[in-house]
Amino acid sequence: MTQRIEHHACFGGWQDVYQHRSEVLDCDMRVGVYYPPQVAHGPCPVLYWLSGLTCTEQNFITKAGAQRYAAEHGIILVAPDTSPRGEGVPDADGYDLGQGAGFYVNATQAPWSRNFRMYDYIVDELPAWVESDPAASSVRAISGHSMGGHGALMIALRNPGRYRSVSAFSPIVAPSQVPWGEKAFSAYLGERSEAWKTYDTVELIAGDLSERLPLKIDQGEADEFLDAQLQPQRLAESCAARNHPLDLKLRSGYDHSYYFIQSFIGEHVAYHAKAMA
Ligand SMILES: N[C@@H](CCC(=O)N[C@@H](CSC=O)C(=O)NCC(=O)O)C(=O)O
Repeated sequence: MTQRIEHHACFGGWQDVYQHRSEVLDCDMRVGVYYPPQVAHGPCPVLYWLSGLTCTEQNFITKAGAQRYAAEHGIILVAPDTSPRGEGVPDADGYDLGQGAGFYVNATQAPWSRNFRMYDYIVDELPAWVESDPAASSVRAISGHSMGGHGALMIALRNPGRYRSVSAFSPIVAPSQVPWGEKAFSAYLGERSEAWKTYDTVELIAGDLSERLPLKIDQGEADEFLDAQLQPQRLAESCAARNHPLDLKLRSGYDHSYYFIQSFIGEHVAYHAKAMA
C-alpha cells in the first residue's frame, strides 16, 4: 500500500514524499520523489539518489537544491531512506550501524538479515515501485553521497546496462579498508570474506567488468572524513590500473556537508540528463 505523506509545489513540478510497503525490507519505507513539470507530456527518466549515514529521505530533498536542475532537464528524482526503519527493525548504538546505516548491502548475519537488504531494495524493488507510475520511464541513472556514493558506484558497476550513468559526492570507495565499512560489513556480512569484495568499488574496478561505465566523482579537499574513511586515491589507482574511465574532481575548501553537494549538484544532474537523453 502506498500513501502520499507530503506534496509541495516546487519549480513548476512537485516534491512528494511517499510511504510504501517494502516486502524486501519487511517494513514501511519513505521515499522522496520529485516530479518535474515535463511529466505532463510523457514519461521522464529517473535519477536515483542514495544518501549517507544518519540520513532519511529528507536530507537530499531539503538540502541539496537539486529540484531546480531536475525541472530544467525534465528528470524525476528519487531519494529513498537509507535503511529499513521502525519498531521491530534491529538497531545499534552509534550512527554508523543499523537504522540510518544500511550500507546498500544484503545482510547475511543475524539479527540484520531479515530487514537489511538495501541492495535488493535499490536494484529491484524500488525501481519496480517507481516505474509502476506511468510518469516514470525505465531510463535510470544513479548518484549518492558518502555511504550513498559507495552504494551508487557499487550498484552501477554490479548491474551493467541498468543505469545510463553514475556519479558520487565524497564516496566511500573502499569500504573493506576503512573503519566505517569494516564495522558495517563485519556486522552485516560476517568476518572478512569474498562477499566483502562484491560490495567494494575498488575491488569491483580491479575485477573483470563487462561494462566500463565512466565514474564522475566530486570530493572536497577539506572533507573531515577524507583521510580516514574516503581515500579517493585508492579508486584513482584502481581505475588507472584497469583503464577504467574516472573523472575525479578535488574541490579546494569544500567539506563533507550538503553545502558541498548543493554547490555542484547542478553539474551532476546535467551530466545524468545528457546520458539519459
Ligand atoms: N557527524 C555526523 C556524522 C554523520 C555524517 O556526517 N553523515 C553524513 C554522511 S557521512 C557518510 O555516509 C550526512 O549526510 N549527514 C546528514 C547531513 O544532512 O549532513 C553525526 O554524528 O551525525
